[in-house]
Amino acid sequence: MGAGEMWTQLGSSLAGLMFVWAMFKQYFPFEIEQHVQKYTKKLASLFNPYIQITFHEYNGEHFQRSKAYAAIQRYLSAESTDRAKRLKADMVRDSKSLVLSMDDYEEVTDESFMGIKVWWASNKNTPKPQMFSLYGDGNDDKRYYTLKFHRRDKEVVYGRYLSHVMDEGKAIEVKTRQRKLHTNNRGEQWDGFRRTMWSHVVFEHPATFDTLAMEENKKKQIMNDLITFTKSKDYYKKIGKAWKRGYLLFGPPGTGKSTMIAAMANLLEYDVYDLELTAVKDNTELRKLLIDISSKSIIVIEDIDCSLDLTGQRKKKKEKDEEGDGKDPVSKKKKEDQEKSNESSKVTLSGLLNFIDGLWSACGGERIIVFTTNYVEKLDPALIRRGRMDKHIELTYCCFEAFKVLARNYLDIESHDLFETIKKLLEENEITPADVAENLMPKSPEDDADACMANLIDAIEKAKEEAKAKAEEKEKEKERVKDEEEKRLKAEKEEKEKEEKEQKSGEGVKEEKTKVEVRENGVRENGVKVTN
Ligand SMILES: Nc1ncnc2c1ncn2[C@@H]1O[C@H](COP(=O)(O)OP(=O)(O)OP(=O)(O)O)[C@@H](O)[C@H]1O
Ligand SMILES: [Mg+2]
Repeated sequence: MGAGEMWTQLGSSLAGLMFVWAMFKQYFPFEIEQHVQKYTKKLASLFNPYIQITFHEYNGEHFQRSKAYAAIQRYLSAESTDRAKRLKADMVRDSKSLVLSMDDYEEVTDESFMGIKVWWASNKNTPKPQMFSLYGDGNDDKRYYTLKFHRRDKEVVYGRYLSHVMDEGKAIEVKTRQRKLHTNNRGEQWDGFRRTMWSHVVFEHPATFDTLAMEENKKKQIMNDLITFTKSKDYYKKIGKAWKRGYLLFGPPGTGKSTMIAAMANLLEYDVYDLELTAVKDNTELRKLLIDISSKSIIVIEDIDCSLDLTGQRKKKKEKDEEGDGKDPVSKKKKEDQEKSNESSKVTLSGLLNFIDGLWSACGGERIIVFTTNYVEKLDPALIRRGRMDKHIELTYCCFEAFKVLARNYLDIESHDLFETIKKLLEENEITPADVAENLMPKSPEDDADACMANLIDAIEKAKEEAKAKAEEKEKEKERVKDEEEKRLKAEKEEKEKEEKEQKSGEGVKEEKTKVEVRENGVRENGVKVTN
């Protein structure tokens, strides 16, 4: 039989079958049709060596998109793009770029895992038109993926392949997601599905560990610490510890604490949750906020010493005003804002400790908590003990190595004649990386590297003079206080001596008087009455 003849025969057989099916549908009731379909499928599955799993996009739970579907979509977007011929591009929620995935009714084969072969297909059901759409995207197509594989591979598929797909999918999602900076100071928000205490913007801070000015060794150590943490899921499980790590960043203002947090977030590709403690009403609200934080995130509490009094009570306004001295205007403003909201906040130290390492802190996993402070010595040891704040990092005034990073970043220079002079000046003077950075930045198109370096030298010299004047002033003040103290002590001593003198002379008179009285009453001087 020729090919043409065969096709003709197949065509007519199919037409015949369709006709019989149409007659069947017309004359038999719906229930019987359902039964026939069910048993035909059962019969077919007896002889069919393949198993099929379906993953629906929406599984009915609050009309939320299925996480498994999303993970498969990402997995297939990476796996299928070089194999599938028809792709569709979508701007998926929270993703920073277009997501390419298989178009409807496309099928790809995946042979990448442990030598097994599986088939993925994307399908959709289009229900009858409705008045309004239940699924946010404006159409009611119910999409689903089907995974088909041979019976003999079912152990591998159920046991490992599916979790491999989920893990890979989630990892791709994390890599391509739009990272966010969350904050809690706007009260409760509605994010489309539910109420949340956090509001967010896209996190776009450009700082990286490359641009961070600090000693190379210290930088590497911190980066290693962070990366080791992200890879230690199983290790933390083994030792029975919640998968989280605390960092305490301390140092004078302008030494790069906030910049380092941004660099950490960019290195690990984590979201940032900037927790404004003073805007939290009480410990219960703090716990609610904690539960709402997703994994792969950095929780930041800036200026912890100003947010919470260490005895559990809020700081007195006066004390805080004193602390504000000498800080840059931005921090001062921040502090003023905090003070305003302080009155209504009742978060206590124990509430915060619970937040960091209480039972609730373990939910979510893979979190980093960062505290920053300018005054580490003021913090309660309970707050910063290892286990809560595991790694203490001191951000210092600008050293020569840090300066070289800034010179490379700001002026694109690796060396310069003035480097030696600057090295000496930095060793002798305390200047923050923020000040160095500001002076290295060209202020006009004519400012070249020479001009910026000269600017910096001027600034350090000026700072040196100022520091000298300040030190002298301080010394004078010290002398003055010392003088006053000495005077006070002297006056006190004199006063005391005078009192003692007066007391003594008073007692002498009294003694004489007593003697006289005793004689008059016939009593001996030792107080015993003389009997007749
Ligand atoms: N180590 C650093 N590396 C690179 N830039 C830095 C560094 N330190 C400070 N800067 C620059 O100075 C600016 C202020 O630094 P940053 O806000 O990180 O200081 P901070 O330590 O958080 O200060 P504060 O205690 O006042 O919050 C940054 O915008 C950055 O440009
Ligand atoms: Mg800061």
